Amino acid sequence: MTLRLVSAPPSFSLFSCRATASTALPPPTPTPTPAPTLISSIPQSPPLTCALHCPHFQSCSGCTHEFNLHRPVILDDATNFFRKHGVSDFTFDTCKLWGWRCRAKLAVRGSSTEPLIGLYEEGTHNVVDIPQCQAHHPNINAAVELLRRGIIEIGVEPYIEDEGTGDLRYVQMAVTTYNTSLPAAQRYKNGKVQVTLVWNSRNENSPGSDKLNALANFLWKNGGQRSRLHLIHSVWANFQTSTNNIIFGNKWRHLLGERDFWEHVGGIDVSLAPSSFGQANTRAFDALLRRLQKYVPYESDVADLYAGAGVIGLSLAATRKCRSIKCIEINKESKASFEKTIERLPATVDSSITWHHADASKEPFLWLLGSDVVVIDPPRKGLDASLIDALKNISSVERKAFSSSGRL
Ligand SMILES: C[S@@+](CC[C@H](N)C(=O)[O-])C[C@H]1O[C@@H](n2cnc3c(N)ncnc32)[C@H](O)[C@@H]1O
Repeated sequence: MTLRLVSAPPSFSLFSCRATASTALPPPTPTPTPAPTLISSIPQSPPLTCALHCPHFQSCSGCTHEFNLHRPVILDDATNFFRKHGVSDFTFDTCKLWGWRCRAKLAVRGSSTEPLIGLYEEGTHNVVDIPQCQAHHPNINAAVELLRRGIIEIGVEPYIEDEGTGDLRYVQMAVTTYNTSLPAAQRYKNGKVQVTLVWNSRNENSPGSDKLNALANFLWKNGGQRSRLHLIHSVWANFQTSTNNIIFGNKWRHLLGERDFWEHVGGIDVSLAPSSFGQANTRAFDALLRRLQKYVPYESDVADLYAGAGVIGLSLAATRKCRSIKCIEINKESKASFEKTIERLPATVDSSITWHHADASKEPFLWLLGSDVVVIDPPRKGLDASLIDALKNISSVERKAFSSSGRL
């Protein structure tokens, strides 16, 4: 997750905090050396090698680093980059190195007797089964195994890309680690999984929906609240028939379990529907938010671009007494989660908070003008060129705006 925090004019500067982790669960033996939780930009002699020990590393495209997870090679480049741009307090926080991934989208291929549930092999559309993934929260791996049993028992046909046939295309697994009925130390490992089955049909009335319901019931019976395992939080369906590579379609249905999914990060309770973006590394995101808050002056006007369900903006509203928070997001599905999160903000928060369904790259000045702080957390493809231009020119535009309104 990369996040840029821009403190807007007159002192235009840019800070970047990067909370990254490499990968999952330590194998039973050998036990990896515990990693330091915080590694500063000051060169340090590395402790013993921290290795991934994942049996899928060579075939799966999910992880890029196998050794030195505590100090990946890119760290020096990143440190130099920020130093060059005047950021001297760049730090690197690995948080968990194994079992950190609380959100995974996995392709389902193969056959109903031998399903493959995993990621693509690098550069191909061949799915690699990753039952022992070291990045996944252990309960994601457990839920994947339960799903595999269900597919085999019910005879669910995995999707065949070339033909556009089959039932189950993808599964999204998201873990909530927020269960206040458990002592804090036990919450993470007892996380519960929200499962979304991406089904190859138009809706719940299409042929084949009996198998969808049977699979959902199987997961709930064997992994739900009343089961011995109790690792499933809820089951959802998403309907997707398109032949492109887009994972989700537009229709979402809640099938079983709790509808609302809550997590606690950055000092606030956040609601995350499966249709909204959620950060994969819950612990690192929480650490990043707490660090980020310190950069934001009290009573700022904040624009949160690429806001998703507004988690960053709302955590700032709650902790920095912001005057206003404007969240700008292109996915309208995120709005419901944003509104639920607002309902749980402390009553003392009196910021003006708005969520705008808009493309941040169109008319970016609309969002930047009047903001003291701009938070930018774009998707992997990065910032749109129009927004980069706007950020470069905001000082002069703001000066002109003030002067034409007679304020200068
Ligand atoms: C990396 S996510 C960050 C979400 C949010 N900041 C969070 O931490 O949960 C990027 C978000 O940008 C949204 N997005 C992508 N392109 C966009 C655009 N052109 N304008 C506004 N939002 C966009 C995506 O839907 C996604 O929610």
